[in-house]
Amino acid sequence: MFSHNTLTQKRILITGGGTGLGKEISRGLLQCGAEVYICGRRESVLQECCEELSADTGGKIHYRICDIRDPDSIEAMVDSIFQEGPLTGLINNAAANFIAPTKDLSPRGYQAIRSTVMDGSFYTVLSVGKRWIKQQIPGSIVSNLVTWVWTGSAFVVPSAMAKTAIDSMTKSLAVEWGRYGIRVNAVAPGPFPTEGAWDKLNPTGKSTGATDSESVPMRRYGKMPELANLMTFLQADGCEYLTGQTIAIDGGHHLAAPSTFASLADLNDDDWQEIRDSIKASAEKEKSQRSTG
Ligand SMILES: CCCCCCC/C=C/C(=O)SCCNC(=O)CCNC(=O)[C@H](O)C(C)(C)COP(=O)(O)OP(=O)(O)OC[C@H]1O[C@@H](n2cnc3c(N)ncnc32)[C@H](O)[C@@H]1OP(=O)(O)O
Ligand SMILES: NC(=O)C1=CN([C@@H]2O[C@H](COP(=O)(O)OP(=O)(O)OC[C@H]3O[C@@H](n4cnc5c(N)ncnc54)[C@H](OP(=O)(O)O)[C@@H]3O)[C@@H](O)[C@H]2O)C=CC1
Repeated sequence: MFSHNTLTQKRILITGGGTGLGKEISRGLLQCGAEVYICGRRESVLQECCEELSADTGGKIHYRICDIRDPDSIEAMVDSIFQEGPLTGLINNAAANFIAPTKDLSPRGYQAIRSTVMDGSFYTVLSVGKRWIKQQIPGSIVSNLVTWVWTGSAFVVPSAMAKTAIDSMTKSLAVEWGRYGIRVNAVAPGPFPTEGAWDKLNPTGKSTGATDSESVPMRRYGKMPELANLMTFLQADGCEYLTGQTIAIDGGHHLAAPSTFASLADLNDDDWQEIRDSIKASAEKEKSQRSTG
C-alpha cells in the first residue's frame, strides 16, 4: 500500500510497542522507513521485540523502559529520546484493561486502568507536545482508542471512560495546537485478537460479544497490516489538514448494534419472500378497509 520510503526521516514513539498491536504497528512503520522507539515496563519483552523487528525489516528500532502511569518516568524517557533527535510522531498505544462487574471494582482496580489509559496518554502527549512547541517542530499524535468511545461498554467501564477522555483530548488539542502544526487524531479499532487483550477480555472463552468475529458485519477479525497501514497514513506527510478525528477500523462492528436490523443479514431469499408476502397481506387488508384513496 505504501512505498518503503513513505516514512523516511520520521522518528516515532509507540508506547506499549513491545507486544500485540503496538508491535505490529511498529513493524509497519519500520517497513516504511521510520525510525521507531517503543516503551513498556518489561525489558526482556522490549529487547526481544527490537531484535525480531530489526532482523525482519532492517529498520532502526530502540526501546526505553518506562511506566506511563508515572509522569516522571515519561519525562525521563522523552528527554532521553529528544537528546538523540526530535520525534516527529507519537502513538499512544499502551493500555490496561480487564472485564469485571463494575460493582466489584476496587479504587485500585479503577485506578490501574485510568492511570494507564487516560493519565499515561495525556502525560506522554504533554511531554512530547511541549518540546515540539518550544522547538517549533510540527508533529503527529495518534491515540489507539476503541469504538466504545461512541457506544460505551458494560463490564469494561473504566476503560470505556478513559478512552473516551482521550477522544475528547484529541478533539480539544487539535484545536489548541493546530497553529503549531501539531495534528492530533485517533483510531478506534474493533476486535484484533492479541494475547494481551484476549487474556483480559476473554479469559475463559465465555465472554464473547465484543471479542466475537461473527458479530462483525465483515464476519472476520481485523488484520494487523490493516491497522498498521492506517497508522502509517496518519504519520505520513500529505494529509496534514486531517486533524481532530477518531477513525473507526472495525469492519462496521459498532454500527451493527442489536438496536438495528444488522442480524437480518443472516436471512436467505426464502426468508425475505416470506417477509414480503406477510407485509403485502397486511397492506392488502388495510387497503380493503380504506374509505378513501
Ligand atoms: C470492540 C472491540 C473488542 C476488543 C476491544 C479491546 C479494547 C481494549 C483493550 C485493551 O486495552 S487490552 C490491554 C490489555 N493489556 C493489559 O491490560 C496490559 C496491562 N495490564 C496490567 O498491568 C494488569 O493486567 C492490570 C491488572 C490492569 C494492572 O496490574 P497491576 O500490577 O498494576 O495491578 P494489580 O496489583 O494486579 O491490581 C490492581 C487492582 O486491580 C484489581 N484487579 C485486577 N484484576 C482484576 C479483575 N479481573 N477484576 C477485578 N479487579 C481486578 C486488583 O485486585 C487490584 O485491586 P486491589 O485488590 O488492590 O484493591
Ligand atoms: N486487541 C484489540 O482487539 C484492541 C486493542 N485496542 C487497543 O490497542 C492497544 C494495544 O492493545 P493490545 O496490543 O491488544 O494489548 P497488549 O496487552 O499486547 O498491549 C498493551 C501494551 O501496553 C504496555 N503497557 C501497559 N501498561 C503500561 C504502563 N504502565 N507503562 C508502559 N507500558 C504499559 C504493555 O507492556 P508492559 O506490560 O510490558 O508494560 C503492552 O506492551 C490498547 O490501547 C488497546 O486498548 C483497541 C481496540 C481493540
